[in-house]
Parts: sequence; structure tokens; C-alpha cells
Amino acid sequence: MLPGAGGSRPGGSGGGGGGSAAGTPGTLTSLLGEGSKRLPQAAGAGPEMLPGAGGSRPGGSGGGGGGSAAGTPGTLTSLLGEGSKRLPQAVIIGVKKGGTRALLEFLRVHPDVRAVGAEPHFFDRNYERGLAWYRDLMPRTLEGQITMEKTPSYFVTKEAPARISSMSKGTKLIVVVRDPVTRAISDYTQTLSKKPDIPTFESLTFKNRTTGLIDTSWSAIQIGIYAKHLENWLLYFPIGQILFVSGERLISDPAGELGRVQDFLGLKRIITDKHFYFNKTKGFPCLKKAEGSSKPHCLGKTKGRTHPDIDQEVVQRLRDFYRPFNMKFYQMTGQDFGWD
Ligand SMILES: Nc1ncnc2c1ncn2[C@@H]1O[C@H](COP(=O)(O)OS(=O)(=O)O)[C@@H](OP(=O)(O)O)[C@H]1O
Repeated sequence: MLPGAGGSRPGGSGGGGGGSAAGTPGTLTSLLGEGSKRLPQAAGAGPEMLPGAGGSRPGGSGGGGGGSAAGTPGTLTSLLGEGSKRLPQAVIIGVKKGGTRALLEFLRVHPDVRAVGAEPHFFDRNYERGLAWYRDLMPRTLEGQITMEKTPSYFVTKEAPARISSMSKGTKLIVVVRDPVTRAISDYTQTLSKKPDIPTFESLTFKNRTTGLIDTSWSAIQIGIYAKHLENWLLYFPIGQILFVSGERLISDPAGELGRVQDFLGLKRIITDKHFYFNKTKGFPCLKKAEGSSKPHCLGKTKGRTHPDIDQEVVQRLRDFYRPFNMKFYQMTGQDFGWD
């Protein structure tokens, strides 16, 4: 276990939550080889503070830019105090390090999407503040515009499905998933960037290196058991109300994935391959024009970090560990993410 792995924040209950979800099927429980176990504090999950955190941007509503269906640009809308703050109709619930920021930034280009910039962490850490507090974080929208937010820790928060369902049973949920092994390494890389003295990835992976027993209580490992977390959501939402976005394809074919997302949200397909270019220096797709700007825009330097080299034997051991859970996840979602 990583002692106090990164993520503890004052007043925060953290992205933890989810021990074994009520109703975890016997197969998953036995695959894990254990009974209920608390998911520790998500490692190193600091809030992403975008400029104008809290949803606002200078002169903007956090939506900014883009004309609405009625033709009023978002920034003008908020300056005029037009429109109203609404609870989100769609939420990106995970997964941590899946590519959630990229998806939200790309979606914000759409004139009918308005999103809060920072992660509200309402359904995990701030729930006691109430829905009025949550709504107040949201940008103003006009009829026909969709309000969105992203907080990746919701996916692994045991209470989140019931809470989101009680806000609105019709909330559309989006999960960006990524190969759980790469995701774990990405998660560790983030923690390492904040706490350079932590033990190696290899030593944190195992409860006992000699026997090869994996420490499933380490959040970097635990978060990637997608099938287990999904069980918890399916107690409250039909599978058709959850869209699974491939984190890998979001990089290799952003326009293709954005096409699926726009369809799911009932939006006109406005974001297309014309909006993206591949930035060789960054090594990732970037926007030709960011929302509310005429300049090209790549994500910041905390996105697309160089990962440390991990012992290939350990990587292989993790691949073997995740395989049955991945298969189960493919079966549950009807999608093969090609992680093996
Ligand atoms: N276009 C583009 N630009 C930069 N980065 C991109 C992009 N698309 C996906 N990604 C991947 O997003 C990973 C970070 O995921 P999240 O934004 O979900 O992280 S977080 O949970 O909000 O911290 C991040 O992980 P790392 O590469 O490990 O840093 C990226 O691989």
C-alpha cells in the first residue's frame, strides 16, 4: 500500500468510496480473491484548476465562445445575464487518467455544449453542499444547450450512482476508459510528479512480490477493475444511458470518438476531423481553434506526461491480472476495447 497515496485533501472524502459494490457478482468477487475491501484515496488526484476555475473564464461563463442554437454567443449570453444555470444533463464520470479532460475540452467546441471548467467533485466530496450549490457552479445556458461537467472519481465512488440518479434518472453518463495497465502507470506518474519520494511502481503493485500477489487495494490498480465499478452503476442506470469512450481512440481518431459522443448526446455532428490537428511536439491531437478563441490549443503539460519505464515482467503480470476483468467489461458494454 502506498501510505496516504497522494490524494488526501482537506474536507474531501476523496475519490475513494467503492469497496465491493452491493451486488458484486460472485465471479468478480472470486476473481479478486477477496471480500469487500475499501478503495483507498485515489492517488494524487489533485483538482484540475483551469484558468477561471469554478467554471468561470475571464469574461465568460465557463462556457464561453460558440453561438447557441438561438445564435447568441456563449460569452455574450453570460455578459447579458441571459439563460439560466441548470443542473447537468450529462456528466463525464470517469475514469481518472482516461482522457476525460481531452474529451471535455473537445466537446466544449460544440455551440450547444456548456461545461464547468474545474472538477466540481459534487457527488463524492461536496454532496452535503446541496444541489443549489452545485447548480450555481454551472454556466448559463439557453434552451437546447447541454450543461456538462467532468469529475473522474465519480466512477469509483460507491454513492455516486444513487446520488446522480436522485438528481435526475435521465442523466446521461460518459466514461472514458483506457487500458487499465497504462492507466495505472499514468496514475502513478501523476502521483510521482507530486511526491518524488514514493516507492517504485513495481513495489507498490505487489502485496508480496515473491508470490506475485497483486495489491488490489492500491487505488492505481483498483480503479482499473472497470467491470466491478460498472456493476455499481448498473444498479441505477440502464447500460444504454452510459456511453463508453475509448481513451485510445480519443487519441488516434478524436473526430470518430467525438462523433459517437455527439450522437449519444443528441447533438448535431458539428465537431469533425476539421477541428483537429496532430501536434508532433506534443504527440497528441490538439484543437485547431479552442472554444472561444481563434488560436490552436493543446492540453497542458500535465496531460501526456512521459511515463517511467516499468519492469516488463510486472507489466505482464498486471496484464494477466486484468484480462478476466477486461473480458467481463467487454461483455457488459458490448465493446471490445482491444487491451490484450
Ligand atoms: N489530446 C490529448 N492531449 C493530451 N492528453 C490526452 C489527449 N487525449 C487523451 N489524452 C490522455 O489524457 C490523459 C489524462 O487523462 P485525464 O484528463 O482523464 O486525467 S485526470 O484524471 O483528469 O487527471 C493523459 O495521460 P498521460 O499520457 O498519462 O499524461 C493522456 O494520455
